[in-house]
Amino acid sequence: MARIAFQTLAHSYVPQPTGEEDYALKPMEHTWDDGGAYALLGPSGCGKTTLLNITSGLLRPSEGRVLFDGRDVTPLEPQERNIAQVFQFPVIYDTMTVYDNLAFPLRNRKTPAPKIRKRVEAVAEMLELNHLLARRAKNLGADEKQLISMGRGLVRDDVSAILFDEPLTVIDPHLKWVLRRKLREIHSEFGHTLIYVTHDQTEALTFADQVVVMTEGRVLQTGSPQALFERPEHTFVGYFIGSPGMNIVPVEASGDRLTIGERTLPVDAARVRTALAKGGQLELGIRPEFLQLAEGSGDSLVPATLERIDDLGNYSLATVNLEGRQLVVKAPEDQQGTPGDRVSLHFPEHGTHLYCNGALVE
Ligand SMILES: Nc1ncnc2c1ncn2[C@@H]1O[C@H](COP(=O)(O)OP(=O)(O)OP(=O)(O)O)[C@@H](O)[C@H]1O
Repeated sequence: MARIAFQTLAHSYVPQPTGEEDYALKPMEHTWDDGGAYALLGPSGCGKTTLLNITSGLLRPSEGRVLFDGRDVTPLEPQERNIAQVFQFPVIYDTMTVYDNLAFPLRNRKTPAPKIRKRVEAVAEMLELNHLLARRAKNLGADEKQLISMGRGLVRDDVSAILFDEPLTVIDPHLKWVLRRKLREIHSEFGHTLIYVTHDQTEALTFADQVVVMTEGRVLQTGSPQALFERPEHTFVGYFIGSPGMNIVPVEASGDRLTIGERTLPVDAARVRTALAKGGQLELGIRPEFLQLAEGSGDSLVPATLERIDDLGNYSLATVNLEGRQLVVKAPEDQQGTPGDRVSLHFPEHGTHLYCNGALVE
């Protein structure tokens, strides 16, 4: 296995790029640590597959270098990099048995037969394919074929990393849960570096130790699911992760106070000064889970107007209007209130963030 690092990496599919918009990947430094379970998360077209294919060697970056444990592998093909890749759709041999499909990557590398049997059986057991080992792949369903594809990726224990490009797209929703859990088990048992591309946040957050959030060819944040939830380093991360996403509202600064219209918000003066020194658009970010509807009034509370309450079964979402800006509060299921009620908002320090031009102000 290996630590995979990108140095001043960038990629343009255009032969003579003239501006930033010509780059599928904007210049970046990034590292996949040895043995990590990563999810690469972002909306369609943000550059996930491009970054994955540069990691595997299917694509050569137009700029920068790819290092495996410090060794420059930029010009090397996937086979020379020792990488396994599992794609969105099954890549298997229909005429072979399931056993032979799983054994194929090992036979290719002249692995001794007893070891092949041991590995194939271990992977088949993990993926619950043992009862199918003697069957030909041809007549199996799409789920089973994709399981075989995943098994082929997992069967070698000497790969630098295993890359999954939206591997569960064709899989039935219930089985998706099962497989994600299995992949986690496989990760803790075999210790491979796993990089899992998805545009589905649930998939990313339930699979990975570290989630890499991308948009428009940039990595905005790499962090644990908890870090992305509690401390988004960019408004995009706050908005993209969570359901509903983070409340992000434009704010103004008056001296070292932060205001929305007539209202002063409880954000410490030092952060406001830091943001003002940077200059640019200021926004307040707070997740619906952290913002609270409070009783009464007080210096730390901000008055607002209730717009509506949506009962979502085991919790409700209250939409409030604060000086013309809408914010959503996650409230108990039995939250009472009528549209037009005056309410008080509490912004706990933990969970209330200030952003300047989209970036978190520390
Ligand atoms: N072979 C190619 N030639 C030209 N442009 C490409 C090529 N492959 C991807 N692109 C462009 O590069 C950008 C990033 O694409 P990429 O496939 O890496 O994104 P993605 O995040 O994986 O998207 P998706 O989730 O839809 O697969 C997009 O604008 C895409 O149109």
